[in-house]
Amino acid sequence: MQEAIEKADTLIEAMGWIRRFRDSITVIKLGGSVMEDADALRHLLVDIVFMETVGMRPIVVHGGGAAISRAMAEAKLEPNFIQGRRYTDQATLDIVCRVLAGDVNEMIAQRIEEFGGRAMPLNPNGETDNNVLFGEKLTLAGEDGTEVDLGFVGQVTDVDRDTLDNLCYAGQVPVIPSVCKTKDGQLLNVNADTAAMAVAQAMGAEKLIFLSDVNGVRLNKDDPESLIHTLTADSAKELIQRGVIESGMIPKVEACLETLSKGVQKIHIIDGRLRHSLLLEIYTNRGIGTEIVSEI
Ligand SMILES: Nc1ncnc2c1ncn2[C@@H]1O[C@H](COP(=O)(O)OP(=O)(O)O)[C@@H](O)[C@H]1O
Ligand SMILES: CC(=O)N[C@@H](CCC(=O)OP(=O)(O)O)C(=O)O
Repeated sequence: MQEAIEKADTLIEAMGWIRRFRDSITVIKLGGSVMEDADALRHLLVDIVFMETVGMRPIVVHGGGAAISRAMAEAKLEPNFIQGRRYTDQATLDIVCRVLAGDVNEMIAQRIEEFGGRAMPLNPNGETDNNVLFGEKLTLAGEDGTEVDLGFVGQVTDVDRDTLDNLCYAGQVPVIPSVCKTKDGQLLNVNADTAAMAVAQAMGAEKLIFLSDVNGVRLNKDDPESLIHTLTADSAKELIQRGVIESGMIPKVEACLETLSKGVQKIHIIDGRLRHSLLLEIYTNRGIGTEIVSEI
């Protein structure tokens, strides 16, 4: 009996948070690295089903960098990253469309349904055109100021908000792969952190949560104890310049900074491998991981 009473107490404790976030949109970016861990993925997807069940409106944007690199290795292709973006020629794009926009996208949606939720895979490449991300070719400036060619790599310029709103309203979790379509119908490979940023901005999300395989931004990337709980925009820029924030963390933090300036209220980078990390982030006062803020 005591155990049942404690469970009921926990439910009542959660009530304030549930009311606070009811009807609010949370964009959740699932990184490829955390999806490699089957247990972690299962717990995250169950948390997402819980969020939807209590009236929040989660939207999933996912990457799948590790799965793409594996498929490239099988095809004897060597991945090449320029400023954190994968150089994408036609053969690589075919793999991105098949693996990320196809297999990974379908798998996430299917598993959400297995756990009792409803999900809509938004594969722009499928038989039914479910595309919600529109964009253009991304051009980057190299160190010498000249343009760097990344091949079929894009940036999102427009998001189909109506479709996403309707899905959320109908209790379905939109599952969006990081691929966009140009006006001419060309598919482009998009860094998943920047895709999540674009969705959060367009939807006026209350929260944007990046789920990764580290506990947040660290002063020493190999030391979990050096976690930075609150990172301001100025210090984030400085840490990127000093090389403390590097590799895959750069697009993530840059996406956070850009999102901050566009009105998303809360942005967190958290460890998706920690059991119930999503619920802990939402239903506890302090939250976990690193919160990115404009200033303290
Ligand atoms: N300062 C830092 N703090 C934490 N992680 C960092 C830092 N700098 C670089 N990283 C690296 O960034 C990685 C997360 O980015 P990435 O591999 O792209 O993940 P995801 O697939 O989740 O997007 C971490 O595993 C870590 O190796
Ligand atoms: C242009 C570009 O780099 N696209 C990424 C898309 C996947 C991604 O971002 O996945 P993670 O979230 O697992 O890193 C790529 O090809 O790896």
